[in-house]
Amino acid sequence: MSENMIDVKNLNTYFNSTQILKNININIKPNTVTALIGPSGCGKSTFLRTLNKMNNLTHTFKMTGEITIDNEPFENIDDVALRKKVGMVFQKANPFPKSIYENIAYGLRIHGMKDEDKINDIVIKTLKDVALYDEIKDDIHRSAYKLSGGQQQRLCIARSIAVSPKIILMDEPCSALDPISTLKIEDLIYELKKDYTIIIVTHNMQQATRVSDNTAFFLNGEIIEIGDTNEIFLHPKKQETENYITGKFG
Ligand SMILES: Nc1ncnc2c1ncn2[C@@H]1O[C@H](COP(=O)(O)OP(=O)(O)OP(=O)(O)O)[C@@H](O)[C@H]1O
Repeated sequence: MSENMIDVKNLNTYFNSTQILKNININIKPNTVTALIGPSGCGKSTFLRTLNKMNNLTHTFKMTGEITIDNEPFENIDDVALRKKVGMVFQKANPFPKSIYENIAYGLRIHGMKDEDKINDIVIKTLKDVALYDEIKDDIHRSAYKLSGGQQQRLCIARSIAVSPKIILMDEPCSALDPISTLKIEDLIYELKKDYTIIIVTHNMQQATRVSDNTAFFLNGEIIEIGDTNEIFLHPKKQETENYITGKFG
């Protein structure tokens, strides 16, 4: 048994014959936040999308290597079980065209929950967990589209945690948000790591230092350096890492 939530060994990924990720090795402990940084196009999103098998929806995608999630080999986990275990939050909030309430209840019903009282309890609890409840409690049945961008993003996080995942993947979750909404999401990430393991892609170096325990620096599909976030930012071992975090490229 590994103590890690995620173990990735010798991962290579391809779209057609173009190799995107090259020999990725990473181990992620439970209840930690890992930031993925690196210039545009270096493979950060591809890595996230490999972990929840979203890339498998692209028929040209191929991978080699081993991934273990919560001690289960990747190939043994079917897509439905995996998506329940591994939630994802995208760059642009993408609520369903439904009410705030239904945005969360819907996923629970899809995963087979029928008891409406229980569904109600989880909807309220997750809205509280993402600190949205007090802002919307008087009108929980209004359209999710009426929420601000920051509120929509918190709703999407609530939707992903409602089905009790182990892991939450966040692909630049604050890039479309103002600084105040961004800080709210960052505070939330800090709270969420008590219960979940989080991987966040960010182009914002301050954000990586604020929210993450560990950081992986990607360049051209490889992990150039990985380790404790403070170490990576204060004492990078590789010249490329230093160049990137000091803004010399990317
Ligand atoms: N479905 C796809 N089919 C073919 N190539 C793809 C596909 N998705 C991504 N790629 C390619 O994979 C490479 C890595 O892209 P990826 O989106 O993972 O980078 P990224 O580091 O997340 O970039 P950004 O920071 O701009 O989001 C790019 O060259 C991209 O064009």
